[in-house]
Amino acid sequence: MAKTAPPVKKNEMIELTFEDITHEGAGVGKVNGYPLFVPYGLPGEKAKVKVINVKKNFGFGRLIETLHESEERVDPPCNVYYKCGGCQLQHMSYKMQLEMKRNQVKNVLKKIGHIEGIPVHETIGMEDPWRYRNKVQIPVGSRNGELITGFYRKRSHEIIEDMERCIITEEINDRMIDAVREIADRLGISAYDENNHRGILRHIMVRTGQITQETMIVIITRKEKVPELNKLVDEITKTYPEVKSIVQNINSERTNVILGKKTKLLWGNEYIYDQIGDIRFAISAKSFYQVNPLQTKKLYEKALEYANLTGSETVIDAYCGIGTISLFLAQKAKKVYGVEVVPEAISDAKANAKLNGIENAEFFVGQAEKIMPWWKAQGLNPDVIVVDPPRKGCDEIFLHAMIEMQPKRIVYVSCNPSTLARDLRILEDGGYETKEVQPVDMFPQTTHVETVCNIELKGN
Ligand SMILES: C[S@@+](CC[C@H](N)C(=O)[O-])C[C@H]1O[C@@H](n2cnc3c(N)ncnc32)[C@H](O)[C@@H]1O
Repeated sequence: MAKTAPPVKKNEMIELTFEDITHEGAGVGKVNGYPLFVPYGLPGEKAKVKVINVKKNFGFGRLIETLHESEERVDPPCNVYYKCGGCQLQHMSYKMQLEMKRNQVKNVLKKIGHIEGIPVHETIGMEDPWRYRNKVQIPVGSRNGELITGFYRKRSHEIIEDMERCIITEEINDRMIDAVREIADRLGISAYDENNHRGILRHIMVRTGQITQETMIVIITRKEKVPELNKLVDEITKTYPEVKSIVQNINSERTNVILGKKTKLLWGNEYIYDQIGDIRFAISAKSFYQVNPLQTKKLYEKALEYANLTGSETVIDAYCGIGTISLFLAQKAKKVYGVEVVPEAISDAKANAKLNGIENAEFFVGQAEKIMPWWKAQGLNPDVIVVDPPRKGCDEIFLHAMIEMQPKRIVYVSCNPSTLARDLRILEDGGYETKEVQPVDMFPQTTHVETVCNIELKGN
């Protein structure tokens, strides 16, 4: 059979109409059935496109000029949007972002999970989808002898020189990054240079409790001894009363990983506090904590609604992290068992249970796929299991252990619709039925989508 060559050539200029959009937010247009993926193209738009990469069955293009604009196109409010890789959807109305996320969930459930005809609700969005991130970690560099801070340019390690602020992060975090940089610059503290592994200041991290407005500053340095560090701390604390904690983290490795192993308290408290619903959390420099607490509350309330607890249930919270969902569930259940692979997270979970006077939650360190069969052998019979795995989804052994335990209900919280759909197929084949699916927008302006699913044992 004769092979047909792609209908476009590299560097060719074409006119293209976008019919669809990918999960990464690129426009999809076809030339004689051959799909081209073009970042920043929106469905319904016609554009002048330069073909930049031609593969056998699909290609990539660059948007040169929009000839007919979609009504959903908006001016990105961030001045470095097209340089920075952090956000991907600022050129799209928020309404369209929410629709796109819902469609993505629907499509993968159908394509990968062969699940359709069930309610996939409208994505729960934010009233104000800006300034939601409670944490920012910014690289430090130098230009013309001065310290600079900013995110890296897309696919590079070059700091974007004209980045003044990040409008998806809390305003106070922006102000603190500027303050630390200016003071450090005045005191002559040098920036880390990753090419020759010299210099001192690698990153500045700022975390703020959204409810408490307590701020923690983490100064990440190549070595422990830093000249003028005391003066830096002095100036910050005298000028900014919202700062409750200043921590130094030492990272002497040649690595892209931001935080090193050693952390030292320089001033104030080791923890800042924040609150989701009625639960308080103590957050240290290295603790995992959801970056958008407002939306996290909505997500957990939905998970709690799907768990449908009356107070008499035994619940397992698998992949529990610092116990955020477990502590929410514990308020309405008889007993909650949490399992998580990172020992420090489990220490935080136990401390947070204590902080909130919660006595009916117990936490275990280990791989969920190993602890579940052990729990089963011990005679643990949960009424409800809640899972919130990482992007790769649940381990198959874990899914089968869950099926064997026969809980009445499973609540699946997922940050990756593709692995969610794969896992739902296994649960459905094992006698469960997906009843409804709720996408929640935890990360506006980006392509990430979070989903919570209500799953019931068939015939229950
Ligand atoms: C998406 S996070 C959920 C955290 C938590 N539920 C929350 O909302 O903050 C997934 C968690 O799964 C943990 N994890 C990854 N693999 C695991 C495994 N095999 N067994 C148990 N926990 C695991 C990670 O360390 C991480 O804390």
